[in-house]
Amino acid sequence: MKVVTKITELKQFVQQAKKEQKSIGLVPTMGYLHDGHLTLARTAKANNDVVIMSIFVNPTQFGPNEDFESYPRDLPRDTELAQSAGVDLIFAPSVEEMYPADSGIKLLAGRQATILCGASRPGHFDGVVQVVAKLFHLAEPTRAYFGQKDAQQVAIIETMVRDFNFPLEITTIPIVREEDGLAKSSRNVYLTEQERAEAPAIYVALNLAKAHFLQTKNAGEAIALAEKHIAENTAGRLDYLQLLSYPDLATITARTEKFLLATAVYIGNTRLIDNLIFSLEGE
Ligand SMILES: Nc1ncnc2c1ncn2[C@@H]1O[C@H](COP(=O)(O)OP(=O)(O)OP(=O)(O)O)[C@@H](O)[C@H]1O
Ligand SMILES: CC(C)(CO)[C@@H](O)C(=O)[O-]
Ligand code: BAL
Repeated sequence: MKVVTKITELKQFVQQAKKEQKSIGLVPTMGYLHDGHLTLARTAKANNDVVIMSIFVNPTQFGPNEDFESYPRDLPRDTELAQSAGVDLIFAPSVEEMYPADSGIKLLAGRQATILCGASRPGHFDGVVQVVAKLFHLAEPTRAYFGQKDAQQVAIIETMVRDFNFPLEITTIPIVREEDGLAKSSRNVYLTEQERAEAPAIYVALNLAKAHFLQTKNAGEAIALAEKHIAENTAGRLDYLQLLSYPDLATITARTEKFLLATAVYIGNTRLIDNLIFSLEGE
């Protein structure tokens, strides 16, 4: 496995793979790898000849008071883990390599970015589509891999791929969880012991709301139930908890077939996200 930091080196690898008519799987990450990322890499490896993983904490998707500086980073550890998951090339550029000049030109993520995480983190998804579009141009993947944990991100990237005709396929994987249900996240390392013990209440709350909604079709009651569970079982502060249609992220109607029940909760200073995607049959 190779680790490169320069765009020219990435492009060399891509050109060689294209010459050999190899399919390319791309796994974009911000590093500090856990089993969610490694499952993405293994899935990519099973379906492509070569796998490129990007590791880049992208400054343009962080707000001024967010955790860009303190976001956990450990490239040597990531290198070992990525290799064990079958990654062929890590692309780990510096900020200057990715953004040599601030031209001010940006992509706008659009309507799907105005709600949920987009409402709490203004500009976040503009930064995400900016860096993902660049990665798509540079790595020219046959398939790109994203986790359902960032369900809104997936919906927005799928829209970008459709609207801007990127010649690639988006593949998603289900949320990988700890044994107690907490969604794996690089940010879980921020949690104190007490906060870590409370955090699984988020997943329990989502499941309570899902079960109540499927039984009663009463979204208001279902959400109130989940909010109560989080309030009673954590010292956390709810950012949002909403039931929307998926993937269009619109208000649910009697015709909605697929639902996204999504939440963001501050457990202490750590903002954790989680969600369930399901149909009326419950899958
Ligand atoms: N628990 C998980 N299960 C499945 N996919 C995941 C999981 N956690 C992250 N991913 C996916 O991995 C990719 C890279 O995510 P990222 O590097 O931001 O990791 P992260 O752990 O989600 O970090 P954070 O939660 O701190 O934002 C994204 O497509 C994301 O959806
Ligand atoms: C897709 C991504 C790597 C873009 O920086 C990031 O938003 C993430 O890790 O989900
Ligand atoms: N996985 C989302 C990246 C972020 O929180 O900025």
